[in-house]
Amino acid sequence: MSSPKTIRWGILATGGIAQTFTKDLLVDPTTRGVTNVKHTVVAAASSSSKTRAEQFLKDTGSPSDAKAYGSYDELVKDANIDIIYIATPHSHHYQNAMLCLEAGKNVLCEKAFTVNAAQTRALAAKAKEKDLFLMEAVWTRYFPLSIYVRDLITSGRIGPVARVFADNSMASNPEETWSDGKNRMVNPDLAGGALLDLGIYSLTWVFQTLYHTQPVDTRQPPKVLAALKSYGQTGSADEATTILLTFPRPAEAGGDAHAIATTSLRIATAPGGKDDVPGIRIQGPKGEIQVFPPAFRPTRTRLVLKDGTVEDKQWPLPGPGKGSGWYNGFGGSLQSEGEGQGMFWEADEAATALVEGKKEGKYEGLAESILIMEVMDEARKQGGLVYPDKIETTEYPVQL
Ligand SMILES: NC(=O)C1=CN([C@@H]2O[C@H](COP(=O)(O)OP(=O)(O)OC[C@H]3O[C@@H](n4cnc5c(N)ncnc54)[C@H](OP(=O)(O)O)[C@@H]3O)[C@@H](O)[C@H]2O)C=CC1
Ligand SMILES: O=C1OC[C@@H](O)[C@H](O)[C@H]1O
Repeated sequence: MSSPKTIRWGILATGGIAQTFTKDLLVDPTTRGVTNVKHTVVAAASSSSKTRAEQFLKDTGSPSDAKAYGSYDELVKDANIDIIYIATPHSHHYQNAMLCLEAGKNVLCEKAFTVNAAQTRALAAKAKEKDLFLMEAVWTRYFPLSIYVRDLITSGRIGPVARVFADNSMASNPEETWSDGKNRMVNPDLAGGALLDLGIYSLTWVFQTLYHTQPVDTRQPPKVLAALKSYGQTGSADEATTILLTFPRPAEAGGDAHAIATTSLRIATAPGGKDDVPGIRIQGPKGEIQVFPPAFRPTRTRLVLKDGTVEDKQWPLPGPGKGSGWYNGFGGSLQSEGEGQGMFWEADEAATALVEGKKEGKYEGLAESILIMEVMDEARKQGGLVYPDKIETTEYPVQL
């Protein structure tokens, strides 16, 4: 067996998810059975100050010789970096990813990939031109739980999927939690709102069950009908969005399939924090697959078949981890001792792709990321949600 290749990561931004991701990155891959790659952190950059980057490296337990930079421009010039993880708000992904790609760096960029599909298309074209790896960091796709669900579908256990309900909603009180309207969750200047932050996971479940499980040459884009509710205080960020999708299917494959993807900042998927409500239901003629919340980091599934079979499965996250805690965008952090957080699987995928010379992620390539961005564009169009020009543009560079 050949020894694992160590991939050298640079971290762009030092906020909440950057911390969680970096701690996960440093969990020993063999604790989850991964032996082909290892990860190390060689640099981190903060747009605020070098001191902040230094503190970040300390807090995350990064190697003591990792470099701290006080600007993203310096980071992308570091010749020691194999790949950069981008963890800025959605508004900044396009400019940040372009900066990395122009400098010849491979990129793993947080979700939502960009503000709109045109920006993702431009990034994909730039990555192709420069022969670089580019992937949207939709971590949920790389969970063994997700692989199991997709396998259940392709093996025909529930028959052709006919309908999917997918919700990812958070019971927040936006007026209290983000009272000044500046937080990235509600701030239109940072492309805030439910759809791009949370709704993308509802769409992830719809696409990975109804689209990604189809043979590549038969996959067709869905028709989209959407309703969007604005968040009162900031006007142009959505508080809730509901999308009805129709995926065209030939009669022999069960005919058209429907999906309802919902998201809300205010309403809960599971009221009172109860986790016994399946936020995701994937239905076919022979039964259904249920996935329990949270949709972005699920650890429990149930298969219910018409013949009375019920198969419950727990998907504990492997450890030992470093007590990084599950970070949520609401500023909270729940400690879950002895576990990683599940962000390492997407990192393993990116690292493996680099080793194998691949330019896209295995379970969500760029074409699928673009299509999902198109669905979100269409939902925003029907709901009248437009962000400021400077963050919708494909111009580069633009100072934000
Ligand atoms: N996969 C997941 O589970 C999660 C993913 N996310 C995604 O990660 C991204 C970042 O979210 P999160 O970490 O919660 O955000 P935070 O606000 O905690 O951090 C964002 C960081 O981006 C940098 N930044 C650069 N410009 C700005 C700006 N104008 N305003 C605010 N921050 C700026 C800052 O780092 P610095 O000062 O160091 O440059 C800041 O700390 C988003 O795309 C979000 O959707 C978020 C939570 C969970
Ligand atoms: O990606 C995410 O998943 C967890 C949520 O709490 C967070 O807001 C979001 O950005």
